[in-house]
Amino acid sequence: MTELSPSDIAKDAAAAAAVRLVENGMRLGLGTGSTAAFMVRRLAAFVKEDGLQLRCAATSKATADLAESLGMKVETLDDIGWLDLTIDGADELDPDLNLIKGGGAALLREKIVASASDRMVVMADGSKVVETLGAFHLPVEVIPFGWQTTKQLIDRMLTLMDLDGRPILQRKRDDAPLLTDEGNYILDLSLEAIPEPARLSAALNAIPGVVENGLFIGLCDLAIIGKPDGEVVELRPEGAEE
Ligand SMILES: O=C(CO)[C@H](O)[C@H](O)COP(=O)(O)O
Repeated sequence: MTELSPSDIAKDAAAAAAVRLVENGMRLGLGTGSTAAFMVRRLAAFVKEDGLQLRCAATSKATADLAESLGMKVETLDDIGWLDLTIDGADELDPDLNLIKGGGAALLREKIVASASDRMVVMADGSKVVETLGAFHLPVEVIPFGWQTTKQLIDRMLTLMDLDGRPILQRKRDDAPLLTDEGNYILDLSLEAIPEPARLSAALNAIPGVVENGLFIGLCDLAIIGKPDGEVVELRPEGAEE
């Protein structure tokens, strides 16, 4: 077996702690990304060894494929209807547990699944914890029709809000636009700092052509932060009860 890097040890420790929150019979949302992949692998082992009965919806085709390859059954969100818990990764999280997500271009399904869950738990390594969101690029999912006009509208809105961060289209290695699971494009905003994430999120989503953005405001109930020594710490939104 290959040895895990310190960052992977941290991710796997967070994943292991998150999986301990899963109970028999739960309806579960499975996140996307490398940390979520650690969680899916641990969950699959749990299902296989302990006969845990779960109903799972995935936030991306990649996660559904991984879970199914490990013998887990994945259903659509509509088949399940509502979820008890979603466990996902994040690109950044602030002290209120507002998040930037979508580094893996799965933000739309991730936000739908998190919004359809009683609880959202985020797993991350310590490098993702920030005072103010924005150092990580903010992905915005837009429909392909008129995307350049949508880009201009976003640009104008950012200027009105006194924010820098010109939108850049995410492309694949062959230079073609990257397509999300829904067949949309992603525009990345390099903002450096987002002083009012809820205001920016609402302004972005009010632009025709924008489907959703990667700011997750007030959705995350608990963050489990893994450390390179395998320990974890739990963070809750400021003022929240345990
Ligand atoms: O939002 C996501 C995918 O759209 C991921 O959860 C986020 O990018 C974190 O990924 P990783 O665990 O690989 O660092």
